[in-house]
Amino acid sequence: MGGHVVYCQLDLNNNDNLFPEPKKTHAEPQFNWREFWKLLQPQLLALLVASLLAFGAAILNIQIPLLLGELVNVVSRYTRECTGSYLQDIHKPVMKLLSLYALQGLLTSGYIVLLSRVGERVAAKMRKTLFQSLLRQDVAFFDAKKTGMLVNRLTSDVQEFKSSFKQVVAQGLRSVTQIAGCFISLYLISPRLTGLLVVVMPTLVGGGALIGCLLRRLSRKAQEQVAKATGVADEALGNVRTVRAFAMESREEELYSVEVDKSCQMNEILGVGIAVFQGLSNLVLNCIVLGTIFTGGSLMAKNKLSAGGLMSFLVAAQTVQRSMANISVLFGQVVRGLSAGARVFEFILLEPQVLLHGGIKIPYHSLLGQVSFQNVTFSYPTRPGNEVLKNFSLTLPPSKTVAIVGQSGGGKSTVAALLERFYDPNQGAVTLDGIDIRMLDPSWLRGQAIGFISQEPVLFGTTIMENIRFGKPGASDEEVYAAAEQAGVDGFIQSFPDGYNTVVGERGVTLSGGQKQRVAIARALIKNPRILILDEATSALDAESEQVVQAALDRAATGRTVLVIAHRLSTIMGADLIVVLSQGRVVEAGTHSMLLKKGGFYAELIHRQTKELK
Ligand SMILES: Nc1ncnc2c1ncn2[C@@H]1O[C@H](COP(=O)(O)OP(=O)(O)OP(=O)(O)O)[C@@H](O)[C@H]1O
Repeated sequence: MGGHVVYCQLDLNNNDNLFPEPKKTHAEPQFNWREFWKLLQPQLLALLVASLLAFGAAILNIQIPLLLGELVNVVSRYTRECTGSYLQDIHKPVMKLLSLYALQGLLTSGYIVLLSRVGERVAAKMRKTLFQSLLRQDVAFFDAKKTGMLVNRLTSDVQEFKSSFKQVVAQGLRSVTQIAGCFISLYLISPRLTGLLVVVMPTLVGGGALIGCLLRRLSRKAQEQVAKATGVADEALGNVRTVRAFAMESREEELYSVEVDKSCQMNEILGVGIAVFQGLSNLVLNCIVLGTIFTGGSLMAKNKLSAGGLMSFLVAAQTVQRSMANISVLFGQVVRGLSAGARVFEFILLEPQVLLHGGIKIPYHSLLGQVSFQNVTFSYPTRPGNEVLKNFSLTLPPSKTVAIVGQSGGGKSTVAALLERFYDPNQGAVTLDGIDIRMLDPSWLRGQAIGFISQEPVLFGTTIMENIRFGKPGASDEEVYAAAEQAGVDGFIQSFPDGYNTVVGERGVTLSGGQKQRVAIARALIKNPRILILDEATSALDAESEQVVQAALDRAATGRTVLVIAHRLSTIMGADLIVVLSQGRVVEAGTHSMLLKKGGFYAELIHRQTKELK
């Protein structure tokens, strides 16, 4: 019977999902019951009604073996005595049974509908809360975490938690009630047979659980192997352009096929294990039925048990087996559900250091746009020992253009990231119009005061219109057209058959680099920022696109404080101030002509680039 306990739950067509165990990570987060309670609270009434219905269905289930026994007794009495009307005698128990079945079906459907609703709503709330929390995390958080892992928490972890929750509540409640109820029925029918069952059952349940544990371990390994194969496919498909560019399709196919073959082998072994287990379970189960009939038969001979009683006993014993099987599987499900939930709550509860909202908002008309870096020392949170900026000071006067140049890795983009307040300095301060930006509202600072244009702008897979409007949600169509014109993008948009409603594809793949960049400029300009950051905005473009984009940028810079980070020095020669950054320190500052005359680092850089161009 113990074998059957697990056997009942096996699904031969889906080896992959058999006996899965919780994914193990090094520091497993703890399940947070308080947060769970918060999510569950709005669903309490539905949950209570569902539990009552499930309880009712289970109680009815206990009645069924007794009624079946009654039916068998009527039948056997009629066949023995052949008196009275068969239909009349059998009518009552049959009708009772039929109405019981109908009521049970109704209750079961009711609680499944309600539980499904509760599960779906809790999962939806969980997803929304998690996504909200993720979007609010510090940029440093995303430096340390892989996007795939975060998406996994939103999808598979929530999914796993939801299905565990539904299964555990529904089946747990039903199984426990049924086991308790059926044991009472068994005892009432025959205390002697029940005693025998109580001795045999724990031994078999223990044996079944042990074999189940071994198979679970095997299944986990097979699952890990499937995940490994999926990882290979994911990498190849995600980087299909690189694979194509290096003509590495066959190699990727080979890598994938090796991993798939390994997982196939493991799943085949697992399949054999399950088959043997099921065969043994069947054997044990049948032996128990035989043993019950054998012992029950001898009790019948001594008139201590009726035929109906034996029938009831067999049916009730089967119900106990099924319920125990459910519970043994549910234990694994509880552990899996709790650890999936814990992984979700871990990020829901994470508090960012830089909040999105709160702080001073300077009214637009009084915002001058003077930026000052005062003795800033900074190292990235993921590399605390490595000081990227050391005592860095720089002032950007209002409506002037300041360019930062220097070797790769010198800390130029870090300066821009600090101004955007993606990170806070370890020492020193960044100020805007004399106010420490830590006092300012971060959403206002990024959303309205500063426009940011990077080397490889990312567009969203929607229309050009919506991409530009991303810079200022709620902007009118006219504002979008005006920003597009300012960015010099209007002409090419009009040449598309769908104009502004052209969908740009995932990350804007259907546009050229220069076109994408100009749409990104329009997106930054629509909010009319006082400060503009251009981080290598033309570096990825060819000479022709660069000219067009540069012209758009020059127009955009007018009347704003601009921080330009550039490799190509030709683009910054007209800047009001050029700063040379080396290893996190300012080593030179002045205008193009001053620095050339000085003959230092900048002059050397110009010299090198001119030589490269020749
Ligand atoms: N998110 C990050 N986490 C940890 N270290 C980083 C991060 N971003 C940059 N760094 C490190 O900080 C240093 C400065 O990087 P930064 O991008 O500011 O240089 P850069 O002058 O803009 O370089 P490039 O001209 O190549 O873009 C580098 O050593 C880089 O490896």
